[in-house]
Amino acid sequence: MKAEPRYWAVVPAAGIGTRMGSDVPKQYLLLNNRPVIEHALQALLKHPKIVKVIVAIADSDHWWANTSASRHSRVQRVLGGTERADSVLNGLLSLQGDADADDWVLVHDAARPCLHRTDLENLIETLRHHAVGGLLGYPLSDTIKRVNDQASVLETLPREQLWRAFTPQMFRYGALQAALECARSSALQVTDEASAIELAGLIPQLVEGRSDNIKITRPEDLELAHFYLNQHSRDQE
Ligand SMILES: Nc1ccn([C@@H]2O[C@H](COP(=O)(O)OP(=O)(O)OP(=O)(O)O)[C@@H](O)[C@H]2O)c(=O)n1
Ligand SMILES: C[C@](O)(CO)[C@H](O)COP(=O)(O)O
Repeated sequence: MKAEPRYWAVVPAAGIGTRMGSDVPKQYLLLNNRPVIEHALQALLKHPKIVKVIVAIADSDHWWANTSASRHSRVQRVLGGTERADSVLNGLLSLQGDADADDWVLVHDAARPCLHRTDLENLIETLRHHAVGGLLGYPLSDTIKRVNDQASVLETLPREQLWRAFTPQMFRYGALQAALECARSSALQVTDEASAIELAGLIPQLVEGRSDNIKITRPEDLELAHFYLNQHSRDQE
């Protein structure tokens, strides 16, 4: 009898937050007196199926050791890489010997603190029997323009088939590691795991989640995340 696939998580947290423009990397900025990364890890660490959470941290990082997550029994630190995809691949390589090829790996940005537990559960339950896996996302509601270097309109894109890609992104351990290694050896820059899976000729599945699963990128995102997290707290009441 084939064993049930297990679930692992990899959290890329080795960025420097250039677009945020703060002295402290954005994953350590405070939301409700807790670092962004602690909020991002919360749903993963609370999910009963997730065996271990691998967090990719920059070599120069001196904030991680002060977080409570760094002392959590199911959290393991690995060295981040030059690009986000390198950090994710380092996380996957650290699971060699533990994870089986058909196990699921969920990759979630440390910069996405508003992941709701219901979205995580829905992603896992929707894709648990899927052949490839997929990711949380949300359909675009704005009209989308492609522009030139001067921001003049080149064309308006049909938005009916355009979605925002979020994280977690959930793929089979063996397929994801192979896809990321192939993208790297082909010198193809991928900004998410699904792109590497697509390059491998596989078709990820989008799972509609909450639109508040935002990525902290620029200063104005912090206030919005603060509002959303307070909304989540009200949901629990
Ligand atoms: N070499 C890198 C670059 C990014 N990340 C992580 O990938 C996530 C999403 O990346 P992004 O929002 O681009 O973060 P930064 O690279 O820090 O932001 P910026 O591009 O503004 O510098 C973040 O949790 C970030 O810490 C990572 O682990 N390793
Ligand atoms: C993975 C991601 O969050 C999906 O939207 C996004 O691609 C990360 O991009 P970034 O430039 O590394 O923030």
